[in-house]
Amino acid sequence: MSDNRTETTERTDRERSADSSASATETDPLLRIEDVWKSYGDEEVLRGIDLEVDRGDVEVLVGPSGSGKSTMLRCINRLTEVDSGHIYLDDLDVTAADTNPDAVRQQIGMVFQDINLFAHLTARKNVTLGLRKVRGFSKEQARQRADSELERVGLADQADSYPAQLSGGQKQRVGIARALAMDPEVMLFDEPTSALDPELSNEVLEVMQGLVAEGMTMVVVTHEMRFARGGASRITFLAEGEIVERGPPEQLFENPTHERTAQFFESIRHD
Ligand SMILES: Nc1ncnc2c1ncn2[C@@H]1O[C@H](COP(=O)(O)OP(=O)(O)OP(=O)(O)O)[C@@H](O)[C@H]1O
Repeated sequence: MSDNRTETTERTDRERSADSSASATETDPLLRIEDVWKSYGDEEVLRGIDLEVDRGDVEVLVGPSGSGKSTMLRCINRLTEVDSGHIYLDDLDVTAADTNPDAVRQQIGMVFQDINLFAHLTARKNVTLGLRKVRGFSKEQARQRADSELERVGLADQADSYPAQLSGGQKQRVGIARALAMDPEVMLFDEPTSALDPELSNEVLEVMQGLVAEGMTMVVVTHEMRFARGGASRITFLAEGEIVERGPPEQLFENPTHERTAQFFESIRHD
């Protein structure tokens, strides 16, 4: 009797979950970060982070140096393991032990501050490499995808150039094309312009603005407040591994609720 009841309950739960996932995919947050903790030795770098990012939204993470922004991004695409808590991309538990980190990184592209292209490969080959090795694309398919991604970042004419022949901004755009080529659900950017001169930063920021306009879901760590103000759906202000305040750009820039946020935005205004 009790066995039957359990079965019935299980079936109902499954059905309910099937129903909700059928209708929820478009409306549920694409990325859910639940009570994530991370320490290095005695230092608690992330202290109970909860964050949800909707499909098509752009989340900008700001905060003082050492507040845990990069660590947060690295946990999202499993370059760093969380100590506890969960991160979900749709239904995929990114943090689960049996989730393959490579599968995570196909769906969550990342662009770093350091532009790590292979020096001995052309821009095109830097983009096709992952498509061939990880996605199993044929040579021709990979070439076509690479060329269309290079065009997307404004580098159609540089496909045959080697990294040494490209400016820092162009190299960073190849890095973006390489991440986009995997057709990710989410793009993570970790200070993509901080190694670049202002002029070269601008061309990278323009590409990022283009992705915002396309509706790409993005989590961005940046000191570029113009991008944060113009591109962010929400800004999260982190300090000492905790979210102090989160809201639309106008709230954090004009009317922060917390003194700590006000001080931070005041300090960067004078940078
Ligand atoms: N692999 C690691 N091993 C040990 N400590 C680390 C490691 N990675 C980060 N940390 C420490 O964790 C803290 C948070 O670093 P994190 O890079 O996440 O901060 P951040 O907010 O991105 O800083 P910044 O703006 O300077 O890049 C720092 O004190 C840093 O030294």
